Amino acid sequence: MKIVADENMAALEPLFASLGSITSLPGRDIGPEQVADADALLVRSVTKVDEALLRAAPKLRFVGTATIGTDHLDTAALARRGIPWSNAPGCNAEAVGEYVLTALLLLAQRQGVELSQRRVGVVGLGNTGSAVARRLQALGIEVLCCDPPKAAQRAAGTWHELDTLLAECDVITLHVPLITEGQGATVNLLDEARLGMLKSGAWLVNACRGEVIDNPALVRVKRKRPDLKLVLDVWANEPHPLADLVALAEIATAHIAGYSREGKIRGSQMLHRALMQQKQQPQQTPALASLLPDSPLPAQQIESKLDQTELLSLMSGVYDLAAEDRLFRAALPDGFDRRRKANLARREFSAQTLYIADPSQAKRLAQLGFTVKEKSEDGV
Ligand SMILES: NC(=O)c1ccc[n+]([C@@H]2O[C@H](COP(=O)([O-])OP(=O)(O)OC[C@H]3O[C@@H](n4cnc5c(N)ncnc54)[C@H](O)[C@@H]3O)[C@@H](O)[C@H]2O)c1
Ligand SMILES: O=C(O)[C@H](O)[C@H](O)COP(=O)(O)O
Repeated sequence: MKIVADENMAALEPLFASLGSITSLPGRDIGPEQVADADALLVRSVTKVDEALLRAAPKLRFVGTATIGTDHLDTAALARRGIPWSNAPGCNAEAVGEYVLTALLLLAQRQGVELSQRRVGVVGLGNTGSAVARRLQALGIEVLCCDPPKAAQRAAGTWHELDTLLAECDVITLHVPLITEGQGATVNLLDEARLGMLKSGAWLVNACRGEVIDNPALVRVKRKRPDLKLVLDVWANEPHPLADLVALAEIATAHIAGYSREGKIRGSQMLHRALMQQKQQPQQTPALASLLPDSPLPAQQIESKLDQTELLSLMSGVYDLAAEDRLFRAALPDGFDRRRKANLARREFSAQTLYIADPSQAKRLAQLGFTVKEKSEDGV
């Protein structure tokens, strides 16, 4: 079996080497020529799997994308050719939850405000939006939710219209899939009119897909409204974001909100399971712990309730978002993909063990994702 895979996928060798030969390539270089004799194709969000690519791959029997988003796959073309495909729902939701919380605490610190005083509107309450909402609620922050598909299914929860969130929330964070056509289209969900509805002093976070916001309109609106603060991880026309928009964002990164070592491995594990199922081969997928390097972070002892600055400092010890923001800006205009590659080793908060005696503090930090243990007799 010949497997063509994106070189930035995690754990390719340990998971897939026993199934056949692996040719790993930069995702943006995977084209018709590269898939000509492939039996399985494993991609990330940067490879367009369209009719032309599929036509060039007569032997292809499986396509897997180690991502949540599927907007780079032409699923209708896959169905027409009878090629089973799979994505990796939820694989990187924890990383997105950690990124958004860190970004909001960093912004709060820079603006000299308490995040707990701000009401947050989460748009899209699937895997990533829920991971964000859970963390905010663990900190006692008020969260309003908007998810029309869930509301229509009468899913448990209190659902609001997007326009209500725009009118009432101090922070808006976007977690919807990119849908380009039909009634549920999300492309330009935040167009110029909606951007104009953001509350005075609002913060806007986009960690889903760049095209969900009209990027040129955002430049125009932000120029008129310096009160708005932007956290942008995703951009229209990646890897070439609008330079003016990068300059106007308070925090800017290279589509790495979902990047964590754990998330990348989970994505590869999910594709391994799907491929095994497809081949009706009963091969066990190795556990996450066996594929992860040991945590490089020494355990810490937490004695008292952490304030906002201390919490941000704890989180930044695992992943330094402020530094990433600086490195991203310095890497442009050509270094978008370089910054993505540089983030492949990022660990999730679970890599940080905390010894905590106080039960309520222990519960709160465990809800944020840290590995929490009871304080031992003689400390750490
Ligand atoms: N920046 C990153 O690194 C990163 C990481 C993971 C995912 N993503 C992107 O984020 C998207 C969401 O990820 P997820 O795992 O939460 O997906 P998901 O499928 O679990 O959840 C998406 C949610 O959005 C809801 N939704 C759909 N249309 C909506 C609308 N118009 N308004 C409000 N809600 C709507 C859906 O009902 C669903 O609950 C992915 O499709 C992907 O494009 C980006
Ligand atoms: O859709 C997703 O899962 C995310 O956007 C993911 O983090 C994208 O990362 P990539 O596949 O480009 O490495």
